[in-house]
Amino acid sequence: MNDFAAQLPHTIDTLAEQGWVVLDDFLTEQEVAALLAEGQGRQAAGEFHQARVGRAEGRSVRTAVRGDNVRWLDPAQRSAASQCYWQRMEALQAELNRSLFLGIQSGEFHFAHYPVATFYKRHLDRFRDDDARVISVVCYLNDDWQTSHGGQLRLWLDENDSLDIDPRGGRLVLFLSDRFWHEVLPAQRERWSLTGWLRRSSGIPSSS
Ligand SMILES: O=C(O)CCC(=O)C(=O)O
Ligand SMILES: [Fe+2]
Repeated sequence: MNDFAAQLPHTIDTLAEQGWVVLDDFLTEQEVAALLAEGQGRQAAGEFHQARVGRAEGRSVRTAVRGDNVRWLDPAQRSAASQCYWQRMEALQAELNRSLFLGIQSGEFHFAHYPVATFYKRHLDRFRDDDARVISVVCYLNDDWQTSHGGQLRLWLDENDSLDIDPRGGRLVLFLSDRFWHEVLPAQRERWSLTGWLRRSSGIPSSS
């Protein structure tokens, strides 16, 4: 277990100041390897489905917009590998509520697998008719990722200014769901992550 608790206050201060934060070594190499193995095993077992765009009845598969496939984590059946992730998400939620009064009530997370050359076009994680998602949370599960592999998360800080973040294993990215447009660039390698949202209401996952 990393010393995540010790890094929490600074992480949350940075998030409050700039609306986003990147935390390296959120997971250890061993934790990343165990989660990646779980994701790959579940995919081999046919548990993933093509990610969808939109919400409720309006959602549909649109590979011209996003090409990843996903598998939601079941909070009632926490695998050994995901235990540390859930615990840290709960600690993050508690501290966000305590220090920023965000009123987060739950978290929803899925494995995401982007096959080679797939992408997710520029989008906002908040739906027009649903403001439940407060913080977007992405944790990468890729071993030895190089910038030349592509697959960056491009976070648009404003209309003209963007930041490219390599999906390096163990790295955690947090940002305000209603504020930052972002996209996933195509990669030369398969790209794995745990992606999710801290939400103001509980309930079933709202999309994908
Ligand atoms: O994988 C990433 O870097 C971001 C994924 C994303 O934007 C999403 O699933 O909404
Ligand atoms: Fe997103």
